[in-house]
Amino acid sequence: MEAALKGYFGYSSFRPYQREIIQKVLDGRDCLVVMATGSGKSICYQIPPLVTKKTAVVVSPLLSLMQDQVMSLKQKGVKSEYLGSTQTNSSAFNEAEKGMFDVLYMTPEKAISLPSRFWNNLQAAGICLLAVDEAHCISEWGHDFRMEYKELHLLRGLLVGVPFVALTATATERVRRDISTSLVLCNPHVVVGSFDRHNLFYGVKSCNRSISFINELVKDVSKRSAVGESTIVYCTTIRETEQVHEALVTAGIKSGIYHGKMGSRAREESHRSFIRDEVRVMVATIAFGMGIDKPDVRCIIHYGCPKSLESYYQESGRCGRDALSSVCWLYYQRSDFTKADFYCADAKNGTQRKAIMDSFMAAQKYCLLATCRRRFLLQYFGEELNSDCGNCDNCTAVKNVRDLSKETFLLLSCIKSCGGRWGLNLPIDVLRGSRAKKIVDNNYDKLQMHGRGKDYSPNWWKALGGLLIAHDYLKETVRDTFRFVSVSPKGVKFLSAADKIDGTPLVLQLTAEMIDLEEHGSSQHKEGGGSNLVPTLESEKFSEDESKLYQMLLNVRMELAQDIGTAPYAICGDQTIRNFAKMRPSTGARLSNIDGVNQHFVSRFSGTFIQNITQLSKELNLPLDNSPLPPPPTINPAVENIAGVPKPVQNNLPGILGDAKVTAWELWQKQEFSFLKIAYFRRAVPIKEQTVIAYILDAAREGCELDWSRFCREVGLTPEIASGIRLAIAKVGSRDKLKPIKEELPENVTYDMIKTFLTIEGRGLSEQIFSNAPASSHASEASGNDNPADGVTADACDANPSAKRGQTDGMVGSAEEPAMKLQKIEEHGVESSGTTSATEESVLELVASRDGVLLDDVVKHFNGSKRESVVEILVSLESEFEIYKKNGKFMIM
Ligand SMILES: Nc1ncnc2c1ncn2[C@@H]1O[C@H](COP(=O)(O)OP(=O)(O)OP(=O)(O)O)[C@@H](O)[C@H]1O
Repeated sequence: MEAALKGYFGYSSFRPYQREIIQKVLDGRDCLVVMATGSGKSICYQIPPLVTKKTAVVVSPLLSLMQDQVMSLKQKGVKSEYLGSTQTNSSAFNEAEKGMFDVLYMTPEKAISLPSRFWNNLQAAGICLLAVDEAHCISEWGHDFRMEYKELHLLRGLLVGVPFVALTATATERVRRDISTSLVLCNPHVVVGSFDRHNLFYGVKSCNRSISFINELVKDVSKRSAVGESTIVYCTTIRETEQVHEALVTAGIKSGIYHGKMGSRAREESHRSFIRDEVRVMVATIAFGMGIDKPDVRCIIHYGCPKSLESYYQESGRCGRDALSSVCWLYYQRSDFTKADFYCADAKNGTQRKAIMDSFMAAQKYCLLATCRRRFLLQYFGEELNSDCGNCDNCTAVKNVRDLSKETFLLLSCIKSCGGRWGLNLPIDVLRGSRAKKIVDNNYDKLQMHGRGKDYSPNWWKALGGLLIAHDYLKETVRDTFRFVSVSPKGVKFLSAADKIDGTPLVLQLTAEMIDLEEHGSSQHKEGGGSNLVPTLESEKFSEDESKLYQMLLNVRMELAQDIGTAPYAICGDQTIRNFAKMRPSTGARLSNIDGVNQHFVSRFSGTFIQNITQLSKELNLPLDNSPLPPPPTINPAVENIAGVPKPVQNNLPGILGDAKVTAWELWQKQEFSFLKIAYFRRAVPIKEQTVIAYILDAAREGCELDWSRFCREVGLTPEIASGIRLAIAKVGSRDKLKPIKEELPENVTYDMIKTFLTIEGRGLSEQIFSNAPASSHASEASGNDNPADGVTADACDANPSAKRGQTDGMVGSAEEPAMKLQKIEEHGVESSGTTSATEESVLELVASRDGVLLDDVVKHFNGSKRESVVEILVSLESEFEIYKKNGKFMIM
């Protein structure tokens, strides 16, 4: 499991619950997973197929969501596809039923309409699970009910023995029960994680949605987009969406727009440009909702009170899914609270109407709070925080507390005197001295407190009303869509105490709105995002230059993404780029150690990043290989050498050969890299292995020393093939053109072999290298060393080009083996009279046999090898993703 997590996703440890859920799925158990947005639910169904090599089928409600996930998975080397109406790949269906994908997405409509033949075929090929993502869509009590979800249980009959995994980010007890019943989950393993998104800052601003306010919003948003941060502005109506969008565009901010009245193509285009960072701002109605899988949205602004606290939690949760610090602002005005009728219009019955009203009122309460917003949100979902969060506007605001006993007394007694039969408006009008017909008719103008509240505006009183509801001095009840405010038992107690002892203080924190209204100016809403818990560039102590490097590397990622037509986040997350900027790795091995770097990334992008990190760090005068994160096992010169661009042995060589050829030769000869590894070294787009071979042969022709025996072995050039090439050249009568020579030879003789042969001949080494006499063979031409142990026999130079360095294949000490081969094996080999030497294979074998092994133990085990050699082998195995390091121990991939 850990191997798949690091290899495909680049992470070295699981988040809470992930491991446990994956294990249950592997054990064949149904699961119900209720975890917060961005907590990492997807991994729970994406890892099992990689472990079992069977397909995971994922039912997901939206095509756009599936397309994003497939795009991201492909960038990680996970074979994935989706089946749906917009699928243009005609072979997707056939490949899917043959089990050719690790993860196969489909809409619920597709899932229930596929023929049973499809499911039978796929099951024969292998299905490891069926996941139902956004499972709350099953429940009429959920906020995104989808009829087709209700029919998914039909698949149970077709997929006997396949574990079902239902996942959702929001589910009350009732919705959970619905999911379980509807999907006929069998004794499910239920996980309910915390709903706390500690990296999100929550804040609320009250506003008058005038032009000047739009200007303020534009200012806020432009600051974010200028530093490359993505923002979503959610509006409650299409008209407002258009207004805000227009204001942003007029201000020169590239922004997208998304709402239900746009055509599907325009919406898709808008969505696409947002996830690819072509626009940094999306102004949208909530139609732009569940389908957003972009992990690096940094700010969500709700322009208007949302229809429910559940939907607010979901929508605001669309930011900071990569766990980096992000902010959620909610702007409301009082007229938003009159929209209850509008939201209730779709209610089919009284119960539904009540459910809608309850959630809408919870959202209002959230707007009006003067206490910790996170605490309130979590309480709503049944979770208690031990203390205030310190990361919302109310927690970070300069405390504005005051004794409000007099005002409270007035409002409570007025409400009581009016009989608790009204909302807040009428008692407030009484306090402000209104003689409206309703007031006079009811004799409220005769009340003692009539006209005694003129010092404050109606909105101030309403804000106080909201505050007193939040503190339980007032109680708000809803009948149909009408709201009534009455004095609660706690309020009654307060009134009677205030009657007896004049001046009982009631110290409360004023809401931002109350302060605004008193000051008649805009409040200084302090945005946190600076919670101690969540890393920000500042808290991670990024210097100015490191921040610059971070921005530059974001641009590198952006360019790469544009080149290959994907979203930047699909290449790697912002946190990974932060780690690059902070640690500035100079080698593939160091880079592959960084969290978020997966195998696919290393093979495709590490070259580009190392090159840019090296160059940009130099420009910014930042040292490479800073190591606040775990450094590679040991720093030794042998390993360090791999890092820098190797220096050629002869100073004039680069001029003659060019840097690429010198580098290829150095890596092959000095660092013993394979052709393949050189092909990928520091390159976003690898060169061909043939090119690498040609480069090295060019270097040899210019006089660079070469281990010819190893070269022949890796190219596959045996003495027999060499004799064949010699004959072919004689037959053709020329060595100038390769094609006629090739045509004279069997198909398995490659151009690389012919070129190698010609170079060897050209250097006059043919006799030495292709002689069949093992004892006299040697290949290290430049060393001039006659010791056969330094060379290799013609036999050893077998035709297997993939033969690995130091491969022992169990022939140690075989009597028939030539003495020098035995000696070679002992040098790299496994055992000799009580000592054990390290080779790639023997180290791999050791790591595989243990459940994690420490460097010191590996070194101790291989007592026949120097510590540096062991470290070098480990680093090499790590960078090739054969092993990885966790908690200081090496583990097998
Ligand atoms: N073990 C892990 N270590 C580090 N990052 C992780 C880990 N697991 C997941 N992530 C990252 O967390 C982010 C959110 O994960 P994911 O998309 O799975 O969340 P989710 O719970 O499915 O959210 P949603 O409810 O929005 O679909 C992704 O960027 C993912 O790569």
